[in-house]
Amino acid sequence: WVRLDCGASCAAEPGAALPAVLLGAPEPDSGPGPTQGSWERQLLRAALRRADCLTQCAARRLGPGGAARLRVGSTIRDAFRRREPYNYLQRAYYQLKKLDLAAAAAHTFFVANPTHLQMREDMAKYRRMSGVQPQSFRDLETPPHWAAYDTSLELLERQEAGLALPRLEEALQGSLAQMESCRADCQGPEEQEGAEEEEDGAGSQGGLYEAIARHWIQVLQCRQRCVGETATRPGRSFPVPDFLPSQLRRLYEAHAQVGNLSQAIENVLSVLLFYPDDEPAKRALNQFQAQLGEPRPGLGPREDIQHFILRSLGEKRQLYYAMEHLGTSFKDPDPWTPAALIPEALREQLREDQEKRSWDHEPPKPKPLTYWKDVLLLEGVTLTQDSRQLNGSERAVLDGLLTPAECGVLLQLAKDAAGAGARSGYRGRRSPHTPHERFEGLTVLKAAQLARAGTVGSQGAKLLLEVSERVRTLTQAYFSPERPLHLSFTHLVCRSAIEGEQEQRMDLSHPVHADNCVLDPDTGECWREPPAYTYRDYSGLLYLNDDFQGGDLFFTEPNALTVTARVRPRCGRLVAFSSGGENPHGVWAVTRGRRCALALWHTWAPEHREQEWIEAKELLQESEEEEEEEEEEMLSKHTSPEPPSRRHQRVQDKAGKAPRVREEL
Ligand SMILES: O=C(O)CCC(=O)C(=O)O
Ligand SMILES: [Fe+2]
Repeated sequence: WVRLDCGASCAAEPGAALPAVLLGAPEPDSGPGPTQGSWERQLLRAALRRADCLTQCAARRLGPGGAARLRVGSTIRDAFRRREPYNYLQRAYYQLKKLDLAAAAAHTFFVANPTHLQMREDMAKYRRMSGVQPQSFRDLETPPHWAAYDTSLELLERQEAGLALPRLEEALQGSLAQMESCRADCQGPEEQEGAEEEEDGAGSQGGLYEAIARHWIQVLQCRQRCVGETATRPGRSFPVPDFLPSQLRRLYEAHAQVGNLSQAIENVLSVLLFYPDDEPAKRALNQFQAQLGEPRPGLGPREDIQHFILRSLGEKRQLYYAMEHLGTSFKDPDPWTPAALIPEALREQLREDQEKRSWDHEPPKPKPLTYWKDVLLLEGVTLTQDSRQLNGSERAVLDGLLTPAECGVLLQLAKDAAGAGARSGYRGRRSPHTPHERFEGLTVLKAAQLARAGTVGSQGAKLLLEVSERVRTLTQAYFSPERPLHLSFTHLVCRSAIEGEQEQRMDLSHPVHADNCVLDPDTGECWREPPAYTYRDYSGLLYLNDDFQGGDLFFTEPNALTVTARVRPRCGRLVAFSSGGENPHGVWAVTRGRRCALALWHTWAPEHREQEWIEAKELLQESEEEEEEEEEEMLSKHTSPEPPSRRHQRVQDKAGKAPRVREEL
């Protein structure tokens, strides 16, 4: 508040006013402008006076050190912009059992973060709770003038123009006041945490002027951005840039309906200040003037709107000027800025940028897929979605990697292994990711050992090895045809919903993460360092079934919030992607049944090749040879095969030590 107050009072000081030439500056070539030196000096004087005023005001109100002590960094500003405090507020209210407020806080957060996964689930949960009414879901950030606008629209719908008018006026005044506070609040660039000190350009006079001009431009950029945000209503499809004109249109219509013709004319003329060629407004103006009879010379556009437009255009003129001469950037939030205001040189550049931007959106050219196509034909596999369809880079969904019978064999393997685990006092444990699911993981070596012990069928264990090699071949052919990929870890994973614990569930089966780096959703950075498995280069998930509820895989933006693609598991479907920060992903809660998948990670580093895969292969080969030998013996001697107990003994000897359990997830 101090900041706003000081901003407002210092802006009102006569000495702090902008050089008039900059505010209502005439068109560039409509006469001999003042010399450059004079307005530069004026700008310098105004900027210094204003800075001094602000420092003194803050020191008066906040004590020595003033505003510097209460500086808010851009991280905090951004968090507030994203309405993050409401997420915490929601949890606090929930714990205090204030459900109505909890739902309101949740809703307030959600309208600004409509793709936030956690909140989506929380909202569903609130909706099911008794004690939460539909009215509970209100936006606590809605300023009163927006509420006034909403009420006025309802009144207009009911043909109550007379009652709507004061509300409309309140809404318009509120909007203008909010924009005014943007001016007071923006006193310079937003503080960047850890930002470099500005370059020392103050050595020469030109450098000083330029530094001040740049600072001033940052103030203006901040204002325009703030005004744009002011007009934005999260969660509403309100025509944002037309925010003021829309309200003025309602105003002239309502005034006309109740017969206030002169006010109708003032408002329609105000619309025409934004859009001089607006046909409906021009027609309305003609009609009102005809109804009024004799012309009223004093009638013009509203003063508050004139003032707003004049100032806004003045600021934009400076922003465009700086864009042309200082190379600063400016993204105009308004569609009504007259083209004549944009410098000739920039118009061309902006048009080019526009074109370039649409070019950027064109899908990237697909890589040559000749080798890949051979593999496709070879395996009978189809490419269901490529990176572009999955809204990312290096992502693919392939189908047809397994037949239904093969899925059946692998599912049986998972089941037998889990059953064996339970019998040997090795209970299916709770998932490391959620208390609402059980999680069973089987490595290739463990599968081979269990097969040798006769606990699971050897067919399943062999298929596991064969299929992992199939996935490796495909992944290499698709993503890395020039450079060999090795399997670094293979894991058959089932996640099962724990019955009776699904109702209040708010979490995910697997939180959003990247596979080879530690993701920081706040900055979108991904740190490729331990404890991440940094040597993983490509990830694969080969799904075995779809008879469960929930459990879709999804990709997000690096913020871990915005879902960019979603994949439903099914038998024989492989999702493959590069393991880095470009592919954050997670798994929706499994709320019923059991979801099994073969998770595989590939590496370019031969030293991280999966040793256990080779051991498992050897183990299975040995059992195969033994079986053959036994068969031969049996056939030649016509004796009965040795009792199973001896075979088990041998397995134990061969394996040497207790099976290792790998904890990679
Ligand atoms: O099972 C899935 O679909 C994904 C699992 C996963 O992302 C992982 O284990 O790293
Ligand atoms: Fe993963």
